[in-house]
Amino acid sequence: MIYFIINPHASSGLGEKTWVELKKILDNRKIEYDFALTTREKRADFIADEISKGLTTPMTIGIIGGDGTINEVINGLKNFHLITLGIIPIGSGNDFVRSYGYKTSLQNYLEIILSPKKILNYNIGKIKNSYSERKFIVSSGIGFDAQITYTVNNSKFRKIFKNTPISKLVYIFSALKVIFEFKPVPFTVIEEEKTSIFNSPFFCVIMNTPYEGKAVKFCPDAKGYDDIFDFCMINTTNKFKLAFLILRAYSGKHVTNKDVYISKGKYFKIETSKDLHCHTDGEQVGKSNWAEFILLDEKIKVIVK
Ligand SMILES: Nc1ncnc2c1ncn2[C@@H]1O[C@H](COP(=O)(O)OP(=O)(O)OP(=O)(O)O)[C@@H](O)[C@H]1O
Repeated sequence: MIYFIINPHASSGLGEKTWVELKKILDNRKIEYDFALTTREKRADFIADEISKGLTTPMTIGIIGGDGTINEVINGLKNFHLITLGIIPIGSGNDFVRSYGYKTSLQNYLEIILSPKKILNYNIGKIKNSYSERKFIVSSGIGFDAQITYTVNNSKFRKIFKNTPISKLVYIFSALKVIFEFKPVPFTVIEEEKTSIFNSPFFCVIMNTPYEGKAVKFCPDAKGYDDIFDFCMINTTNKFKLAFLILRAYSGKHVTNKDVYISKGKYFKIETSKDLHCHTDGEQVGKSNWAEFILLDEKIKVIVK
């Protein structure tokens, strides 16, 4: 049996429309399923916990949502070894699914989930900071990019324009606002074998898969299932250079620039002189002057074809 977790709110209401359509197909074909729609109070982590904690036999969970919904499911799940995820990506970013790259019709997504040809075992990371701790499957970071996430999520314009195409512009305006406001501070980067101090980074990201922030390829080599994180830091005080490097990152060509530090590892700790915003998979995880990023032993099976 498949259990569907649906975020009706994802992509300004596309989640709900997609579920209405999918439910018709499932009912017409007499496919056995169960489902739950997320609400503000009953989030996907709560639902994932409920359906997986007593599990004794394998279960496929179909997720209809974006990266934030996948992140919540990962954070709520128990008995990972019994679960296989099948994702119908209807978020506004979909950076996790972008990493294995299928984009198809709803009917085909369903066929892939019903008869998978390829399942990969994805790594899971955890961020710990002075505020909280939380798992991630796409990426986690501290600094400028996390502040954009914070600004977008708290924008009154996002609330006013939600469910309209204008809501996408909120990301662009938030990024511009943060570019002018953000003041870089030194980062101490502790890796498994070395400690380095960087004087003026805007941010660093720890990537499990290559893309974040709607297709920005900060770590083109990240695989998600290779038992290692990829790390990217942009170390410049020049805001035009920052904008240039982020634009280059859409094609992954920023990595050869001298102001970009790239590394790999299973553990990173960042210490800064003031509290900075942190995020996991585009969701806020508070402000902190330190953050640890740990590759967990736990893995999750994901249908990719
Ligand atoms: N019924 C609901 N009403 C309002 N918010 C909801 C509801 N269900 C879930 N959420 C919130 O939606 C957010 C996750 O949305 P999600 O990331 O899946 O979509 P998205 O933002 O459109 O996509 P992406 O992350 O790929 O850009 C979470 O913050 C979650 O708490």
